[in-house]
Amino acid sequence: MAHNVINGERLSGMDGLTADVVDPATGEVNGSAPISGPSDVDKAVRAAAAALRAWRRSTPRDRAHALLGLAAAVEDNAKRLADAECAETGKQWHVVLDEEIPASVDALRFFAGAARNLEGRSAGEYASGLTSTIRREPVGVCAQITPWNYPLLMAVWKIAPAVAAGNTTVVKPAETTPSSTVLLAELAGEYLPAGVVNVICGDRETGRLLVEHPVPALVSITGSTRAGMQVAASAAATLKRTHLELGGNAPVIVFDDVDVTDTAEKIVAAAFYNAGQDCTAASRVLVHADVHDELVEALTKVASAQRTGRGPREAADFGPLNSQAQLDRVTGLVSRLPAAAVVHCGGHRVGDRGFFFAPTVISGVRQDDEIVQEEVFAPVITVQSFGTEEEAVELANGVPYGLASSVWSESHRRVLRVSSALDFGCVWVNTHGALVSEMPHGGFKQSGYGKDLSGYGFEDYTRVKHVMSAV
Ligand SMILES: NC(=O)c1ccc[n+]([C@@H]2O[C@H](COP(=O)([O-])OP(=O)(O)OC[C@H]3O[C@@H](n4cnc5c(N)ncnc54)[C@H](O)[C@@H]3O)[C@@H](O)[C@H]2O)c1
Ligand SMILES: C[N+](C)(C)CC=O
Repeated sequence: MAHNVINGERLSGMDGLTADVVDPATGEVNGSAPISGPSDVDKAVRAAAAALRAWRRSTPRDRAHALLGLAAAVEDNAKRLADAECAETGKQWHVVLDEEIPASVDALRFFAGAARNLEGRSAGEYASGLTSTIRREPVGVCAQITPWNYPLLMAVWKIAPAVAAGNTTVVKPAETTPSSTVLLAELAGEYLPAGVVNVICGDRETGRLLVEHPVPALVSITGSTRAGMQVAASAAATLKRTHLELGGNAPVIVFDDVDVTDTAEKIVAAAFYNAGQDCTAASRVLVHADVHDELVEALTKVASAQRTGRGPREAADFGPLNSQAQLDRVTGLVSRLPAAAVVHCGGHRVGDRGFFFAPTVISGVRQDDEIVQEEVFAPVITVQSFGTEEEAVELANGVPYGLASSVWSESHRRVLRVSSALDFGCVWVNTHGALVSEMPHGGFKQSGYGKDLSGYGFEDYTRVKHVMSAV
């Protein structure tokens, strides 16, 4: 049973409401979590506000040491965290242990270093007799809302920069995946003062209450564009700062000078990682007409060989979708494909236990089809063809999203032109999906604004104050 963590205490929800938590690999209930109400939200926010008074005055060194301590604790407790994560996401244990936990540890260590490396413009006399200095200050209490696709990693991406900059936080994990975030907050409590990191479990309504609370100064969310729009609208009522990492629908532009087999293997790996439940998934392939059929054949061959299941690395390539709702959503999108679409493999659920979906490749779709315009968030690749570079860019940019993209070509001039024309926060060239703590992650258009990771992400959790003194 997951619980809230408020001011260092493990608490049940005050209203006594709970929701079942389901293992997506079996579809069976394996726990429950509080549905926090207004009193829980208020208590958590007030704990964060009380802790802020001292934490905002802590030195960068103290904050860095606390985050380094937490990073080591995450490493030491990797198996417990992986158990919690896998039970609620259905992920394969080795993926969490070998990839997501090291990435979480690295982000904690990166922001520990960033805490001690804030830079600013030089102080000086910009008016005669008056000295100007710039202070970078914490923003205040942060309300942070996380999704279910990478529950632990996204909690770290939110908590680490906020705390490193001297803010305190109330985190609301997704209703289907609360436990690893609760455990992370408990570990944080060993290194950070009580109230610096609080977690309230709950659903969208809990999230809404948190965003509407008058005290938080900043709201950050990773989730759907729908949720981001609601959060931004609600935050506007009290002019809270917003930081929105929302959906993506990444174009993968493949020119006719690539090694088709090698490219197909890399695209499938980037499309089906985490069962395609990734805002950067390589889901929307745009290929030059001359190599369209060859690439579709290669993608189908590689995709068909992918196995879905909970098993070890040798037995399964990716796990289940996160929930019955997600399975229904994806099944619905595929069932509404236009008559011209060709499903080369997959297109259906796997088995009748859990929420597994087969690796799927679809061609014959058009730009205005629902499956092209929507973020699918499943192991589904669509393929369209183009004739010219300009057409490729137009198709790539012709969706509401603007998070991530990739270009595949041997021509340096061409990738420079195309990467400049793409309306996406990230362009990968001859690769797709790698993220590093030092580089920003965040989108344009309806993928939101604000950056996670990097010095840019860190600055998003600070405010700039000008102090001018007579000399
Ligand atoms: N960008 C991402 O990493 C990401 C993550 C999850 C889902 N998605 C997209 O969203 C689609 C639907 O998934 P979903 O409905 O579970 O995601 P969601 O956006 O509804 O949920 C994400 C988080 O936001 C919270 N939330 C939702 N509405 C809110 C509101 N109005 N105010 C405050 N908090 C709110 C949820 O409780 C959860 O913690 C997916 O199919 C996918 O396309 C994207
Ligand atoms: C940011 N990322 C890619 C880890 C999660 C988005 O789905």
